[in-house]
Amino acid sequence: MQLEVRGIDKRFGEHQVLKNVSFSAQSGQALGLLGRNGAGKTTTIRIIMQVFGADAGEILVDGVPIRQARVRIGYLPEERGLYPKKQILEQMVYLGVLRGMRAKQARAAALAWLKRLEMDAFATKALDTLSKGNQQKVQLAATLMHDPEIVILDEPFSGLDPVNAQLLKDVVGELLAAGKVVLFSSHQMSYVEEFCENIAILNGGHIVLGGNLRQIKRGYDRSTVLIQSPELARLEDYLKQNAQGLVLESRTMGEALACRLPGAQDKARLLALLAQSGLEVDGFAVYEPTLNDIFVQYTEEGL
Ligand SMILES: Nc1ncnc2c1ncn2[C@@H]1O[C@H](COP(=O)(O)OP(=O)(O)OP(=O)(O)O)[C@@H](O)[C@H]1O
Repeated sequence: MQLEVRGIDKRFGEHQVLKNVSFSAQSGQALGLLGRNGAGKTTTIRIIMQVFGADAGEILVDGVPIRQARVRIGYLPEERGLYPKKQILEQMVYLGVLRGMRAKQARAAALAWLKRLEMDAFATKALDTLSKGNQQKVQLAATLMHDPEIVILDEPFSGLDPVNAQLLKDVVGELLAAGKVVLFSSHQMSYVEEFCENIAILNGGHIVLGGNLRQIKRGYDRSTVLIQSPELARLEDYLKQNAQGLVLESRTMGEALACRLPGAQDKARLLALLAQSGLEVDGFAVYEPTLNDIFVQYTEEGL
């Protein structure tokens, strides 16, 4: 399945929030929708969810307008939607029925998801008696109980401790393995980096960068290498003595020395020099920008 956002414009009064926004997400691959506060991520998601329409453009599922595609969508909104005072299982069954499930089927699915998220012991409690992270897991169970083909998660990790964050990562992995389209909006770049194959960065109403994250990273200059060594000071000295013209600049980065070379093809020469040096080397890799570096580069101006 392919979800395609094509040429979307959206204006609120005088404010043009989205301008010709296009990207697409595929089954089995997570897409990270990124942008600074106010960039238009939620607006884009609301248009996909048909909360309101776009001024121009269309949302297609396998080439068919989403309204006609009759596709199941699960949306975990940033401002969570369940009733705080109501019993968890009861309202999940109600939600399932609203989405077209039979009550019995909705009950079974709700219980199965609560169990998968280690929340079954809380099924008969009111939502607001739970901790923030546990409420979050219930919201996720409610998002997934009708087996949506498209899953949209807005800041799903907020409030989760590391153990629950891992549980959510495992669940997202299972959704992707089952061929779901997963759209993920977050400011936590490390999570996006971990499981989004594709990204779309919104800035100033436009998609300023989109595509496969690996390919985007490979498109960056590859002439800086990171050398890991337990004897960084000696390594630095050695390179100063022996690598003039080869290492143009060096600086320590944590446990490694980052060395800028004249070109990507000069890596083999540096490796040969290291082999001769007798120094202990634990790792040698091309330095790649983090998603955080890329995000800052593409969004620091123009909001
Ligand atoms: N219903 C509305 N009426 C008027 N303006 C709106 C409305 N909804 C959103 N906006 C404006 O559209 C812009 C984009 O908002 P949106 O909520 O889509 O951003 P976002 O990228 O999700 O931000 P955040 O990361 O802070 O959640 C903002 O300037 C916001 O004020």
